[in-house]
Amino acid sequence: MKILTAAQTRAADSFTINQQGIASVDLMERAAKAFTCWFENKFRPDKAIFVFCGPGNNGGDGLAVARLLHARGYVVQVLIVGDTEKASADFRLNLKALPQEVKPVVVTEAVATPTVPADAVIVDALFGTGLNRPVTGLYAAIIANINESKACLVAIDIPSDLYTDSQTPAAGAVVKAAYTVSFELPKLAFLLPQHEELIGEWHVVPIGLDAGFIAATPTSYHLTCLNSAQQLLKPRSKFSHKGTFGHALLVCGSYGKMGAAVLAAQACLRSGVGLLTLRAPAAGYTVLQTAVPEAMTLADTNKKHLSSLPKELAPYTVIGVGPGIGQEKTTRAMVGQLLATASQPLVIDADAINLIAGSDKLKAMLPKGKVIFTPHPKEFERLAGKTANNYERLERLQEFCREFSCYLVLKGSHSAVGTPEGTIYFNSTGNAGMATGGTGDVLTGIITALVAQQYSLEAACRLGVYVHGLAGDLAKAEVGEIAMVASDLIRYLPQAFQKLLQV
Ligand SMILES: NC(=O)C1=CN([C@@H]2O[C@H](COP(=O)(O)OP(=O)(O)OC[C@H]3O[C@@H](n4cnc5c(N)ncnc54)[C@H](OP(=O)(O)O)[C@@H]3O)[C@@H](O)[C@H]2O)[C@@H](O)CC1
Ligand SMILES: Nc1ncnc2c1ncn2[C@@H]1O[C@H](COP(=O)(O)OP(=O)(O)O)[C@@H](O)[C@H]1O
Ligand SMILES: [K+]
Repeated sequence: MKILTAAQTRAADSFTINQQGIASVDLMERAAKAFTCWFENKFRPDKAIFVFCGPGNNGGDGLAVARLLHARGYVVQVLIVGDTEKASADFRLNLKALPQEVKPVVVTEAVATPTVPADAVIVDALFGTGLNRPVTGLYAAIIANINESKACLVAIDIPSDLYTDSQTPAAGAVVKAAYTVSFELPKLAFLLPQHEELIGEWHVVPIGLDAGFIAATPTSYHLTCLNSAQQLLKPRSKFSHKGTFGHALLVCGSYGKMGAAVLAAQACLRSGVGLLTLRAPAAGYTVLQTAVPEAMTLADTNKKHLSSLPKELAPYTVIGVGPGIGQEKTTRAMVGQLLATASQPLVIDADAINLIAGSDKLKAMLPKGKVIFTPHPKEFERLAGKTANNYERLERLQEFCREFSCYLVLKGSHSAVGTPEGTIYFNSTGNAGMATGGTGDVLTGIITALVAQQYSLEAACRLGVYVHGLAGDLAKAEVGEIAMVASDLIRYLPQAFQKLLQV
């Protein structure tokens, strides 16, 4: 699914209006109907509804929603903030269309806003994608009042005063919605962690924007949803054999962190790899042979930390490195040896990232077009440098992937996969139960297995994060978020892959 900017969305609206030969107010009506349909499923008509409308088309949506909710038996109060004379044409049409029983109140002073009962619902239709500066004065005061109320807050399209595509200035007063119902496509702002308290739970409802126009609109930002993950997954052919699915080498573990190696290895095996060999310090030999009997283990001569690679690298389709390896000098030397000699794709995680981040020499050795990095935000900062905010971090992600011709999974709530072309694919699965030690090791195992099976590096990253998050979501249904541990994800990988195979 594409993520478009506010300007691109406006263009899609205009194109749709022309192409379908409808009036813009008809598209507004579709938006209002789609919103109302969602709303009716969420809130019963015994709730009092307060709709706050601004002067633009977002306010127009609010007026149309008020009319539709009134027709469905809700008690609706409309509050218009701003000068109705200067309001948009579709706003004015919808103002005229309000039934007599719904008497709108024009609010000219913040103190005049009614006290909204705690069990009521506020619909925020003050500003949408047309916001072009931080709100001040009356609007800021009204937003402060709305935020103070205990009522449930539902934003139309986007919470008012939140910028759609760029950092919202700190001076603004943004509506803190419990729910945001947006039209046709999600917005970039929804995917960033700093907006959690403002956007709440977000939903996207279709309004029939022209699919051809959206397909032809260029964007760097995409969201990987079930449908695209299913298209990425390759079914196994009947005559395949273990050689078809590649031989992965996972270079992992150190004394006291052998669990990371176990998790990565088990996840790799549960993600369809043909053969798996583990390279771990000697102390891990019995642990790994016992915990992961399906994998072969080649022990390092060093007891506690990795110091060398297996003699032959040629048999391996892909090499995953990092989970639990630590940052000893000998291990850094081994990472250098890997970068210098490996000709196959590399999946680089955890301390392998930290070792590379701390050494310009190692960075300069990175092979082009063959590396997937899987950092969490702190590791990303070490690798690519500090950034002032999450928008800047996304730009840095694009720059880094271009500079090093690499793929990078920036892990988080909506993990972002960066490609050498500068495209970013956000993930749509996963939950806060996954914020627990070892889940990243599981992801390394999954992505390594997918590369072994000849998925392109881009597909391995996108499908890998999707299925990892899906396993987390399935695990959540059984164990909840609080008690979830990384091995729960491995238990649910089979169901997650099965779900992707169901059409
Ligand atoms: N047909 C369509 O296109 C469809 C559009 N749809 C809906 O339209 C929404 C976009 O509507 P929009 O473009 O009219 O912008 P909107 O967010 O209502 O605000 C613009 C108004 O606010 C004003 N203003 C801005 N910033 C301000 C500030 N800080 N403080 C004070 N005023 C400020 C600005 O005034 P001005 O800059 O001229 O002073 C202007 O009057 C979109 O989110 C979706 O909900 C759907 O119905 C689907 C079909
Ligand atoms: N709130 C969250 N929602 C969705 N996924 C999450 C959340 N928190 C963490 N994750 C996922 O869990 C994994 C954590 O990885 P990482 O921080 O490397 O853990 P570790 O180093 O302990 O293995 C990542 O894939 C990340 O996307
Ligand atoms: K809004």
